[in-house]
Amino acid sequence: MNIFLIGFRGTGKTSVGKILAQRLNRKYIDADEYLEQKEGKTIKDIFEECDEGKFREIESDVIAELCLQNNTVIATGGGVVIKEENVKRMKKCGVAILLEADADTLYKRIKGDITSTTKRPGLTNYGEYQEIRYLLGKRKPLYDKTADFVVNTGKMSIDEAAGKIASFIENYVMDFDKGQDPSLTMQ
Ligand SMILES: Nc1ncnc2c1ncn2[C@@H]1O[C@H](COP(=O)(O)OP(=O)(O)OP(=O)(O)O)[C@@H](O)[C@H]1O
Ligand SMILES: O=C(O)C1=C[C@@H](O)[C@@H](O)[C@H](O)C1
Ligand SMILES: [Mg+2]
Repeated sequence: MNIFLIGFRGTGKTSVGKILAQRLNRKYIDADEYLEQKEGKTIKDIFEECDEGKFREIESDVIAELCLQNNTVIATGGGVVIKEENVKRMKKCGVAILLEADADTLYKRIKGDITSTTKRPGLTNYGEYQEIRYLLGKRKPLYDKTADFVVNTGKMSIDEAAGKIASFIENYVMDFDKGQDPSLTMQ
């Protein structure tokens, strides 16, 4: 069983994923980094040379490849839930953990992260803050529908978020073995 971290840009999938994998003694893969290595280009370059549609095709191929893994913590790209085929694949081979935070927190984190210039090209014609609000609203139903467990990282350290997920996974595996519904929400 894999552990997929899903959620909007800046919710902490990459940062939390690394710590979570260490805690659970599992392998860690970042889908955005895997995609950049596979293509030999940054995400920004792909968006500039092609378009978002091409990026989403490559992203789906990456998810299909990563679903061949087992017992791995996989930090996905923020838009992974847009395609139903990605969701179906992830749910077949793992659990989906949704990381959330409010738009103001996400804006501050994204602005403060030096990797944003190469990894987070603009996705709309809105300004940066408006884009976050708009896409959060549009994607929320998709994130919610996909999630087996939700952690709001807005007022939580990276370590705390990893700890909450680690506890869930330990309990989830037990519940899963007993055939019970694993869905829970923790703020
Ligand atoms: N809980 C947290 N508290 C404070 N800062 C955080 C927290 N989680 C992440 N950050 C910071 O926010 C920035 C973005 O985090 P990260 O790259 O992990 O997000 P992401 O969800 O992987 O984004 P993307 O979808 O674009 O890959 C980083 O600078 C990181 O250090
Ligand atoms: O939210 C999104 O659509 C994206 C998030 C990043 O993780 C990257 O996958 C890319 O910049 C697209
Ligand atoms: Mg990331």
